[in-house]
Amino acid sequence: MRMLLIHSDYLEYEVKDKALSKPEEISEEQKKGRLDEVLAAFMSVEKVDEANPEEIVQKAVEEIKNVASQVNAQNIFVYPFAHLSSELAKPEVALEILKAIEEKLKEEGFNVKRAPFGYYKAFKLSCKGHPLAELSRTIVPSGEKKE
Ligand SMILES: C[C@@H](O)[C@H](N)C(=O)N[C@H]1[C@@H](O)[C@H](n2cnc3c(N)ncnc32)O[C@@H]1CO
Repeated sequence: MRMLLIHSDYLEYEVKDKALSKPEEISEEQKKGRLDEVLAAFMSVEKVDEANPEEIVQKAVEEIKNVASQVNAQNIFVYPFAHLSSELAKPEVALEILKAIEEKLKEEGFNVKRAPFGYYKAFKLSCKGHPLAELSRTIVPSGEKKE
């Protein structure tokens, strides 16, 4: 998994069009979303992650928790983003992993939103610009090598 973490004043998105033939079913309310004072986590789930999805979920949650505590962020935006890798996991696996990350972060007490999966989306982001505001992480199952 490739993750881009941006500590932001806000992130807002608007669904524009289907980017997959079968995108995630969403309600009218989910077509737009916004969080203020947010740690935005843009994530590309990778083929290598299919070897151990549970471990990837655990490692991703740990990484996000660590950064959230360093930047003192309570709001997290889980954002599916297929542009951080050229070795993408199958959509059905990616969606399950991202849903699990969302659930575990909620269990940890964070206020979490997840942007809809399988769509083209317009978004606005206001990066805070402090030294820890822009971070990237690469996560792979144990025993797999990081490319
Ligand atoms: C397109 C751009 O505006 C938007 N931001 C977008 O990326 N849309 C992606 C993700 O929501 C999702 N998606 C599919 N496979 C994956 C994957 N392996 N990991 C993450 N997301 C995925 O499916 C869409 C098309 O790839």
